[in-house]
Amino acid sequence: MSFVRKGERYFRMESDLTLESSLWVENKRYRAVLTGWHFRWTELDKKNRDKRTISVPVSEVVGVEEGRVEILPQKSVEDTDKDFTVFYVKRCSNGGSHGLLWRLGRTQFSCLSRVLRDQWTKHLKAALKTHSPLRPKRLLVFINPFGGKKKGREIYHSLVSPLFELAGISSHVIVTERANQARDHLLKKDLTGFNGVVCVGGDGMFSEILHGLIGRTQQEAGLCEDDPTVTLQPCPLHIGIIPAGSTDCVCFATVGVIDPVTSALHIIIGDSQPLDVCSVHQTSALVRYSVSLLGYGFYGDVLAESEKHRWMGPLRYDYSGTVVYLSNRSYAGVVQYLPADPVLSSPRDRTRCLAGCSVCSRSTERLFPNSSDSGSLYSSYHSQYNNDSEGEWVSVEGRFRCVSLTCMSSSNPRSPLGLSPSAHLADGTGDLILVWDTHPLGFLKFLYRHTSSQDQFDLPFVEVHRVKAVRFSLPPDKEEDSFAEREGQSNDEERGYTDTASRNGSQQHLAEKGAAREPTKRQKTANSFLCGVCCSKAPAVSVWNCDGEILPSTEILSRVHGQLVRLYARGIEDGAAVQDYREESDKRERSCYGTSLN
Ligand SMILES: CCCCCCCCCCCCC/C=C/[C@@H](O)[C@H](CO)NC(=O)CCCCCCCCCCCCCCC
Ligand SMILES: Nc1ncnc2c1ncn2[C@@H]1O[C@H](COP(=O)(O)OP(=O)(O)OP(=O)(O)O)[C@@H](O)[C@H]1O
Ligand SMILES: [Ca+2]
Repeated sequence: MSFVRKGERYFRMESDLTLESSLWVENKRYRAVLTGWHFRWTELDKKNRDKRTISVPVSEVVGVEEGRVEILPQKSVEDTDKDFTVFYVKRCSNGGSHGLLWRLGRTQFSCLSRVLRDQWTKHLKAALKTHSPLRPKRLLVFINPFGGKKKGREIYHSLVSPLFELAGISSHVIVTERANQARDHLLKKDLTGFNGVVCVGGDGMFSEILHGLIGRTQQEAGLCEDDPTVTLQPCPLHIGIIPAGSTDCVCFATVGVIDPVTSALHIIIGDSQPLDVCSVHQTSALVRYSVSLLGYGFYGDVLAESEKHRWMGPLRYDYSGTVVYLSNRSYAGVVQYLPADPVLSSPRDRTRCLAGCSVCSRSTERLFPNSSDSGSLYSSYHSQYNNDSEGEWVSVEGRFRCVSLTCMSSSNPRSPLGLSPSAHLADGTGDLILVWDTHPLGFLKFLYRHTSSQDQFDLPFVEVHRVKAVRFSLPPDKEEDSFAEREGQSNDEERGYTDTASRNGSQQHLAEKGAAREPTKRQKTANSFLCGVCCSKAPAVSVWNCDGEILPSTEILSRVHGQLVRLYARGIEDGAAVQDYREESDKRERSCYGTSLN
């Protein structure tokens, strides 16, 4: 069907979602086209040979309003009957660092007639409904007023809430008054009508939401979370994170930047990123869930120390990290792990899990094979453990600086590539990092490499394994206090290797790992200096840091549950690949909406 009005031709094609006409932006004429998936407008100025097109995927349109509308600093509407305003996601450079900042782009269009204006707004709104099935309509929002720099409330009300309103999202906001309030609410209260849960806070707040939603889902499915062999039911509600904490590791590792406006826009457009989760058990009881760091030794000690200095805010980790580093501890332990299929990927393959990751997509098919829409949360969930042959457990024993398990890269501002740079968000595996006892400067080198792109695994006292499950126990013959003997250790002891007995036969690469680590004279001097600094007796047993919480148990079993939850995110965007398609619009419209509160 086509219409002609005042020399202006516009038409509707077969689909109700397709429309084309001239439109004006700031007195310049454009040819605008809405096709199935994109809204594009191209300048029609004959003098301008370089006809640039701005193209916005319909899925990234935030809202369409009649009239000339602004929303920041305050909403204002000039109700003209031939104009409409489109708000959409606009990418901004992030000063060269990885991940892209998203801002609210806005273009005000003028039409020749009110009829045409109404056609455009109707079609754009219909296209939005069709192409963004996961856009939330109603959200439950928890704000931790005390997280990070204590700006949670301010961040939500000034940066996030106006965007939700623009996108037509209604939210029920709860400012928490105590720890675990959000978790308890999710476990017990009526959640009917909500599409997702948003936390405004840090990793601790995210963890509350994670526990509440996983627990609630298993309760409703009649599954026992305590049983480590049970295949847990994926959570039906999405989780959104508005970063306002101290580390914000989960946000950084799934979005690529710590920025409330970027995260709010991912929530609004209904992005969906599945995430692996580790369950942690002691004997036959669930202790906690973890996504970013299950760490014994150094990271456990840093957390325990940092709890004494909460008043320092985010700085407490650097302070405690230094104190713990200087205390120069290592711990005896037996680590057993169930390797993942090495054909699928490896923690040292130097790939990165980015938006649209093919390793994660293939894992979706593997984890949910009977689902027509691989990844559907509801249809026949395949047992990840019971139907597979589990494989052989591998066992190692010795002294460790730290033992860490992470389901994802755990990149964060302090460590932009993270604890395991090639780990995947949703591949159903975790990376186990074993740092054997070594001299203090070696360990410092390991830590320092987290701050750059140098490979922290390319050190003789470090191993990394892609795993499906991990067990940790204390050695039967553990000495009560080994700290005093450190100065007199032999080279083997210094590396942490004892006469390891592999429980299931498969011995680790002691020969490779043990090679070429004779400490130099300089290192020996440094050791003496550092051991002089730390003069108190160190405990023989460390604690587990589970995503920033200290676990009450030392001997644990942890299993990875592939894609157990979904976040309103899409993984880290590869700046180079994404920037080009919006480059033209960036050149044209330099203004960005939204600022961060730092
Ligand atoms: C020499 C520079 C070394 C820099 C080393 C950077 C390594 C950073 C690795 C961070 C990994 C974070 C993983 C995420 C964990 C979250 O689920 C959890 C909850 O928010 N955060 C923490 O437990 C918080 C854990 C925070 C750990 C901070 C460790 C800081 C170490 C500083 C060591 C200084 C040595 C100085 C020697 C003179
Ligand atoms: N109203 C409250 N009062 C006290 N504690 C709270 C409240 N609301 C939430 N909490 C708890 O505060 C802890 C820390 O919160 P959050 O994660 O938001 O900030 P953070 O510790 O600064 O950041 P990060 O976890 O990223 O290091 C969480 O474990 C959460 O359970
Ligand atoms: Ca993973």
